[in-house]
Amino acid sequence: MKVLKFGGTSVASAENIRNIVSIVEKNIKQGEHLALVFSAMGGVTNKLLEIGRMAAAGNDSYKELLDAIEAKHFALIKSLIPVQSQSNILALTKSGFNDLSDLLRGVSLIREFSKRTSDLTVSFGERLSTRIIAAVLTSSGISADFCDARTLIRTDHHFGMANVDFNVTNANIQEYFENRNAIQCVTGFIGQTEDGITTTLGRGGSDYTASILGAALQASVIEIWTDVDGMMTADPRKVPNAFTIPDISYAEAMELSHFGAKVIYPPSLQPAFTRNIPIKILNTFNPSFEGTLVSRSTPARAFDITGISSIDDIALVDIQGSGMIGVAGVSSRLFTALSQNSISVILISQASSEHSICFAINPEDAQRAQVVLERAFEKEIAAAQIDSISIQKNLSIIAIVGEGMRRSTGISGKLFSVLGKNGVNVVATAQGSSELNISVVISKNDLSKALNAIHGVFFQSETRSLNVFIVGAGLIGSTLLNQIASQAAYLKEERLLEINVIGLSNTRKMLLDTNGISPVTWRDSLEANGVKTSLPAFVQRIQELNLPNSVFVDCTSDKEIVQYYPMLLKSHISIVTPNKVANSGTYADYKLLRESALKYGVKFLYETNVGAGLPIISTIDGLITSGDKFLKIEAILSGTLSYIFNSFGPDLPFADAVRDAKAKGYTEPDPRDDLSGLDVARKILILAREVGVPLEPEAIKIAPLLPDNCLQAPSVDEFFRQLEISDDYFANLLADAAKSDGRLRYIASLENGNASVQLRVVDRQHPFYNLSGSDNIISFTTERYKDTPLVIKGPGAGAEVTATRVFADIISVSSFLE
Ligand SMILES: NC(=O)c1ccc[n+]([C@@H]2O[C@H](COP(=O)([O-])OP(=O)(O)OC[C@H]3O[C@@H](n4cnc5c(N)ncnc54)[C@H](O)[C@@H]3O)[C@@H](O)[C@H]2O)c1
Ligand SMILES: N[C@@H](CCO)C(=O)O
Ligand code: NA
Repeated sequence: MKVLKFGGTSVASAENIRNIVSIVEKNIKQGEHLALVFSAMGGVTNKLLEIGRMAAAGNDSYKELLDAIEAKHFALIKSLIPVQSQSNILALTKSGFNDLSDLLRGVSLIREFSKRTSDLTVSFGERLSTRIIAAVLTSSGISADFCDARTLIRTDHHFGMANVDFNVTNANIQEYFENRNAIQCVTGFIGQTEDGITTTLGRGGSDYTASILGAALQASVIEIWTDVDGMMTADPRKVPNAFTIPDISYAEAMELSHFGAKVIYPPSLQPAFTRNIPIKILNTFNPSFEGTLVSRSTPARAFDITGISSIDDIALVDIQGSGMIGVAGVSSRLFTALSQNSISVILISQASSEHSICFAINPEDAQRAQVVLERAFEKEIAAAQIDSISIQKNLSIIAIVGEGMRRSTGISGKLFSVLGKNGVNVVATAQGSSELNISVVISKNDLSKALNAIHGVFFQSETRSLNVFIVGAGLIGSTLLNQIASQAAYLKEERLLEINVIGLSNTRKMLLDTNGISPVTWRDSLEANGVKTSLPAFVQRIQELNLPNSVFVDCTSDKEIVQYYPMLLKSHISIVTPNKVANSGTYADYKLLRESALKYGVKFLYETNVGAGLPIISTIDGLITSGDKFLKIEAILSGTLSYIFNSFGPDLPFADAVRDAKAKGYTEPDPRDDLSGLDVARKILILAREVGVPLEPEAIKIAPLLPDNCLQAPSVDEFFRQLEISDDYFANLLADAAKSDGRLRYIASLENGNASVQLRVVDRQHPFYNLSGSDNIISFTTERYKDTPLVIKGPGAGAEVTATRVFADIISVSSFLE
């Protein structure tokens, strides 16, 4: 014997009922003996309650609502049962609605809708739906009977949530099912008192009916058919990566549902569990999916936790005072007062100092709780033994649940660490000594972010996501997007990492889309759906979205944008950037960025600030953190200038070499920044700071490389014109160098706290003599690299090498977030 229960959505439409018929047929083919339990059509129970209240209030428009429900039921019959077989069920349904209408007329006359009347009213929901489905099964050639559960389930008079008399009920069920071959279609949710008054079984009612039947009949399994794929690791509406838990223990199911997982209401399954009857949760709309098996045993699992659930809205009451220390009975009085006023407590936490107790309740009870407690502790408050009873609202609870937590260490560490890294403040926490559940109270604003981040770390085989916001879709930005696109499959398969481009902005348009912007078709999306660019609005949206694992990527050379860095870091958003502006401003700003990143536990990564993709910043970091001391830096830090000095000559005028460098993507957005020495000055400034020399920009001595007329050119076009007319100047520089068999190099150096950049002629013996293309070379002399300096050499500009390293920095944010 199997008991199958179908919930409200499963019986809400003709199509859904057809699904039920085929599920039943499949079971019959397999030779299963079945009992079926049905809920009212989706939404009908609530509608009937509303109608009852309207009638009691003398509001006659309840009749229209009732007519609408009636029409829904008739429509079902007409679309599911052939015309020639409709008359009987039409008549029965009509008569049901007549009875219901009489009852409501009574309610409206006496203006009273008691709990008892309410139970009778809603009972029509299950009675009507179940009768119709029995008729549908019959007309499909299945032998099926309608069974009104009131004849089976005996309860007390506790209307709205009646208690079952199991002795009578079990006997009724066993007697009724004996020798019945037709499939019994049983109304869920309802029962009856000894004197024949209709009652309902409370929350989770139809599940309870199925459980009572299953227990009494010693069913092999109870199948709860609903509209989701079983119990999931988290609410899939909040956590898109959530997946079905194949097996779950009864205790785990209890914990998860206590904290908001609404698939089943485990207390209603108690009768089945007492008899060790397994429960399967299955999806009527995806019937071949295996769903979730709830049983007594604890399955072996791949993950430390089983699931995550949450309560969206709670209030936290905090009661504090020195008078509570060591005084027995305070908490007893506290909770007695709450319970006497039917205020239910969701979570409790007390520090061992006993100086304060805090507990979570439904926000609707908050006001009342305050009054009740102030009354209960009037004396203590007056004597200042209790200082305050305070209430915080707009909070949520997240609970991680699992039998596996008992056997592992480090789980709470992982939980708090991921919350910390994502900037989620934990207001209160509780762990039961069963170690089945760790709960945290957090701000409601952070709920979705926290759930997704927690899900990401605990269910690691699931892909983790980085949420990326890119400003600047020029050369580096667009190359980065290309690389993200072509690497997406690899990252997902090999690294279980997904890069979601959530925001993108160029100087004209910006777009934010939480579903992600395709790194392939981003140009079209930005054009079609983007709005006018506004940096403050873009940053504000990022903060409002409050997504976990967020990374802001600045691919501009903009000066305005850097003012937003500190507030982004403060919002727990990491920053990755090739833009040198932020690091080459005042030293105070430079320091502030590092302090902010440290304080808010996020990353600020900018390897491409110096030497493009070459590992320069990271090498310095490694040396400094391991205790090495820098004595001297000598370097060629401009890809553009390197390229120009390697290519201009008798056959290629200087201005053309500059044009080539620009075309090859080596120059700054404004090439005057390269040629004036500014770009190199910024880089040596950044290197100085990285090795611990706190220089200001003015301290960098720049020996200009260009004649005055070029330096003062007011526009890029004019700049090129001036370069052209200065060609002799550059040809002479080259000729002078050639006289001593030397080459021109624009060299930056740092020694004894002094930094400078200047054009120098180097001879064949100089390590910087042999450079080609856009190569940079950096030579570090340190205490540990004294006799032979540490040298890093390679292309120091260019779209691919730069974007690669920006990309790598983004990915390294993800490993830090693990
Ligand atoms: N090109 C290289 O080899 C290289 C190497 C290392 C570092 N960088 C740095 O990378 C950054 C980008 O360089 P690029 O070569 O891609 O330059 P680019 O001019 O091709 O791209 C910059 C883009 O940013 C956009 N932009 C500027 N301000 C903006 C704003 N406020 N909002 C939105 N968009 C804005 C511009 O319209 C432009 O499209 C620069 O800071 C540069 O110094 C470049
Ligand atoms: N314009 C820069 C890009 C790399 O920072 C250069 O030529 O070196
Ligand atoms: Na670099």
